[in-house]
Amino acid sequence: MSAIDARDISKRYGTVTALDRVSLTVESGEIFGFLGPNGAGKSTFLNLMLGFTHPSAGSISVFDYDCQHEGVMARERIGVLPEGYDVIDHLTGRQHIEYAIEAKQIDDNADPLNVLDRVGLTEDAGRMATEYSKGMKQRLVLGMALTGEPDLLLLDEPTAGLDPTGAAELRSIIREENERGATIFFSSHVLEQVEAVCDRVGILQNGTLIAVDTIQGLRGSLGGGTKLEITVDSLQNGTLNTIQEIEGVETAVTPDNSTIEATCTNDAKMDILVGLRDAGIDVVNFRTQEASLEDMFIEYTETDQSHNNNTNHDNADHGVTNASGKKKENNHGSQSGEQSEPAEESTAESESGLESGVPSE
Ligand SMILES: Nc1ncnc2c1ncn2[C@@H]1O[C@H](COP(=O)(O)OP(=O)(O)OP(=O)(O)O)[C@@H](O)[C@H]1O
Repeated sequence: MSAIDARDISKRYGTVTALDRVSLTVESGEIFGFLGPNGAGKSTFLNLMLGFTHPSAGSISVFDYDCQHEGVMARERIGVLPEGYDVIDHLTGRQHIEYAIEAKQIDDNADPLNVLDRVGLTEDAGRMATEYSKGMKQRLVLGMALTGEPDLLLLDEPTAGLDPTGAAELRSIIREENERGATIFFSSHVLEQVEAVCDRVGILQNGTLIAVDTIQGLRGSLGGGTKLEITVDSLQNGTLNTIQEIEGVETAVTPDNSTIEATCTNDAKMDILVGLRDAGIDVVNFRTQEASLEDMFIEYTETDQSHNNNTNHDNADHGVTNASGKKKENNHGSQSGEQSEPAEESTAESESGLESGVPSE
């Protein structure tokens, strides 16, 4: 069964299209990273999952429960760490977890200290949460999300405020939760975190899902997935041309008289070295570096921005796996409307979104 199944979901606020026909399937047991620049529509997607806002078109379900019409059932399966959540006045850390236990109607014998221990707050259990540091508050809200062993964890910017130790602990918790069977869906701008734990990632840009794939798959799709730095004895005239003409080489520059820097496909690495040898150039040293998720994120979102600025690039094939992970296609620039949308909604719609507090249980 899919943990999340979004079908052609759109959300409009007045003239703003926050989400434009997004289709995405996240399978049960996946760790999925949801990325996108500011304003891309990530929180809107999470709010739709939580039933805090309603779609303008399309549908979204969590474990087969429609988030709009069966929201209570869907939310019972979800633990959420919202972005920018603040703690409750006059409650200790322990009372926050007790509140979560009660709200989620979990077994009366559940011990809040077990959760507080997992998030490193045992010693501070009796202190007022308003006195906690930012990172401690983030740990506490994570503890509330973990309470009751939810089947789906929605984490919006979970590392906000965490120190490096806290971030490492978060990664361990994500893996532990995943090992017990939970699906993890998290949105973050800290791409090293995403890269470290995610099975697949989706990149949202201007409300459109522009790529969904494994990190390795994204590297392959971009072509320039590998950076190669080669030190040679000395460069000769025409060396750069020789390299640039090799299939799979995306860029090649010579920052000085003995160094070549190239971005290329994995397969082209050896061709470059062979090409240099054939040209009579001695390779003194070389090292390769795979493109980081951050490199790829910038490349995807900048490419997509240029597509959006030049409106006629619909469906250019960059070979990216689609949102269900099943077939190769590309969503770049696919914003021209083939389907009719309902009338735009008013911006006056009342929202109780992720950024405004505890989800109603
Ligand atoms: N309640 C609302 N009323 C009007 N516009 C909204 C509302 N909520 C979101 N938007 C708009 O929808 C778009 C997507 O916003 P959203 O908060 O989903 O982006 P995001 O990807 O979560 O951004 P960030 O990374 O900055 O948190 C933005 O243009 C935003 O201004």
